[in-house]
Amino acid sequence: MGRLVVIEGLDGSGKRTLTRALTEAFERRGTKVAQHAFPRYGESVHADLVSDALHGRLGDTGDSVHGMAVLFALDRHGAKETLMQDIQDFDVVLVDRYIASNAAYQAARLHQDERGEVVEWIRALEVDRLGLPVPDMQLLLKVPVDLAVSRAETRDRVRDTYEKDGGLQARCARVYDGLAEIGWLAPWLVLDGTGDVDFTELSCTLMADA
Ligand SMILES: Nc1ncnc2c1ncn2[C@@H]1O[C@H](COP(=O)(O)OP(=O)(O)OP(=O)(O)O)[C@@H](O)[C@H]1O
Ligand SMILES: Cc1cn([C@H]2C[C@H](O)[C@@H](COP(=O)(O)O)O2)c(=O)[nH]c1=O
Repeated sequence: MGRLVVIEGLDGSGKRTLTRALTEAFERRGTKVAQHAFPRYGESVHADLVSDALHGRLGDTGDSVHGMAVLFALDRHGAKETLMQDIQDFDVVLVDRYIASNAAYQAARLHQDERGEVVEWIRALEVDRLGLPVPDMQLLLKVPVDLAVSRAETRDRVRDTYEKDGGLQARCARVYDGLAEIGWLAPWLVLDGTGDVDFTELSCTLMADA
């Protein structure tokens, strides 16, 4: 049985970069890794609807916090069987954004914190109702909001409504800190994303009690 390891953080915090580097570190030590990333743009109709909503192309859908949460959750639900199979077949399943992204962003949109109503509502929806697997570990890639925003700006892609909203990103950072502090859903490991992460050491830590 493999470990489900989730990478969380703000837009532009460096999750994709970390996922790649960590995969290489695992593979160097002979650990079999499967990678996933949510939303699954171009692969799932729910993710493509998310993209439309985040770029103002779906009427007032983007205004609905709970409606958006359901679209994100249904995208994950569409990947459930593959995720479960990969957990059987690989040593580690690395996921760039998972259920905690939904909790952090929707709580931030509603100005709630890590103990807010929507956080529990998302857990009940995704875990209890949709039956998504619970992570073994959640990594929070922590960087100052300004740095994440400036990294997101350097990329060659149009920023969505969440990425353009600095206030939302700042609130989201606080919710992430709170989720990590209370160990929401699964244990969390907070990584300093401003400096050099020692990927070899991290890959060992994540497999320590396997
Ligand atoms: N440790 C780092 N030092 C300097 N630049 C970095 C670092 N990590 C990532 N970057 C750069 O910051 C930008 C955003 O990184 P990346 O795409 O990995 O972020 P992300 O968290 O996956 O973003 P999003 O969630 O918005 O897709 C990229 O241009 C990347 O090259
Ligand atoms: C998976 C997921 C994501 N979000 C938020 C986080 C981002 O601001 C956007 C889109 O994600 P991307 O990594 O920038 O492509 O959506 C969310 O609110 N809920 C989720 O489940």
